[in-house]
Amino acid sequence: RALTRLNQLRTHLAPRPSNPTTPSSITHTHNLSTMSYTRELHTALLAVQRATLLTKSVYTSHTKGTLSKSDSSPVTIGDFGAQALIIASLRHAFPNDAIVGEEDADDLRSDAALRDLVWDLVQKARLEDSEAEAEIGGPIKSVEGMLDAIDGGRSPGGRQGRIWALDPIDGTKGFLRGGQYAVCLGLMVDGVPTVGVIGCPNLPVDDAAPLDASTGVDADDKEGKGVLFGAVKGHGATSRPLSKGALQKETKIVMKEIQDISQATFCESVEAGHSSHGDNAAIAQKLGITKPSVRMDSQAKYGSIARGAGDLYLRLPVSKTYEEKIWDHAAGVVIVQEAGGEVSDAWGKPLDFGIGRTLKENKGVVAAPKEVFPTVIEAVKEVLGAKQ
Ligand SMILES: Nc1ncnc2c1ncn2[C@@H]1O[C@H](COP(=O)(O)O)[C@@H](O)[C@H]1OP(=O)(O)O
Ligand SMILES: [Mg+2]
Ligand SMILES: [Mg+2]
Ligand SMILES: [Mg+2]
Repeated sequence: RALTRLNQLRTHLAPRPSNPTTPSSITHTHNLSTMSYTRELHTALLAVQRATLLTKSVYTSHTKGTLSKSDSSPVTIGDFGAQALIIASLRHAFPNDAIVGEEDADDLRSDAALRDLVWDLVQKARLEDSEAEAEIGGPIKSVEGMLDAIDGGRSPGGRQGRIWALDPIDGTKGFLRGGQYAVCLGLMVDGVPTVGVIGCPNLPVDDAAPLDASTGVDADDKEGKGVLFGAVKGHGATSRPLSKGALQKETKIVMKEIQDISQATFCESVEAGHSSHGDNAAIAQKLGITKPSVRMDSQAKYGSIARGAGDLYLRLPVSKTYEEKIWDHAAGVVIVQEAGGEVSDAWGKPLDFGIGRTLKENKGVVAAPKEVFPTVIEAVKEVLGAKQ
């Protein structure tokens, strides 16, 4: 076992690809062994931080401008505004990168009143630190520029090159309910999630704070809430307080060591339509877990287990046809992996981010600390197998 652990650590620490003469490093221009993605991380952190200012302003305003999308899920002026700001930031810093964003500007182009609401938000959301604001390109200059930025997220995705996956508000239902939500941005390089940033305005700053499903809105910024997670593949994961200006000082985060799996805490969606509460409970029971699950919206679940506030994230599929979206997982996967975790689909299959806008070759998602991951997947397979 000790040897296996050592090998796991070696694989984890080794620069990838480990052999510089492998064909992959010759054909691929982006090589992890020669790039540390410092600028990508910095830009993503600032871009997400600025976008959270916008989402918080929607929170406290009376109008959410909520629309129902074709799949009947909600979208608000906050989703559109955050997508505009983040894509503008990325285009400023990395004009050649592709972007897969959840939203598009169709609804805003056909609804002037809604467009004006979003434009108002976008103009007001500025980082208080002028240097930081300039690093992400400063304000968007025109309404047309804003619409164009939102439509900059139409990349079909794929396995080659640099592609950002953006969820401007993840957990929109949670956002509207006053629960958890997250602004999520991940960079995939040749289909591999490599940089991940998640802003969670309603999570406590304190990494050691107990997981509390009741959450609540920190509208006046007085409750010590708002955390910004970040990670680069091969370089660890961090958290820091969300701020209104320059980046705050970060702390390293790691998953909690589990001595006894029956004592683990697992996180799952609030929405029963997004993940099967019944299957998740059956898996927990197989693992001997008696603590109730912590139900939480959005990729705040990934951030929470990465900093050891929870242990497992179970997302068992509800529908046979639903395809998980890459923007719902790319950032969270890097953060959990870099904090010492492993993520796969419910059958233990690696998530394939290189086949388009969805994870169509995967079903469900399971995340756990490396040491207990095989045990968890065994339990998941037993529960799924019994249903076949
Ligand atoms: N049937 C479904 N199964 C799994 N996830 C879903 C389903 N429908 C929507 N989602 C997505 O789940 C994510 C939220 O997960 P959670 O409930 O864990 O916070 C949202 O991005 C939401 O997409 P959407 O953005 O379209 O609402
Ligand atoms: Mg989402
Ligand atoms: Mg979203
Ligand atoms: Mg949505």
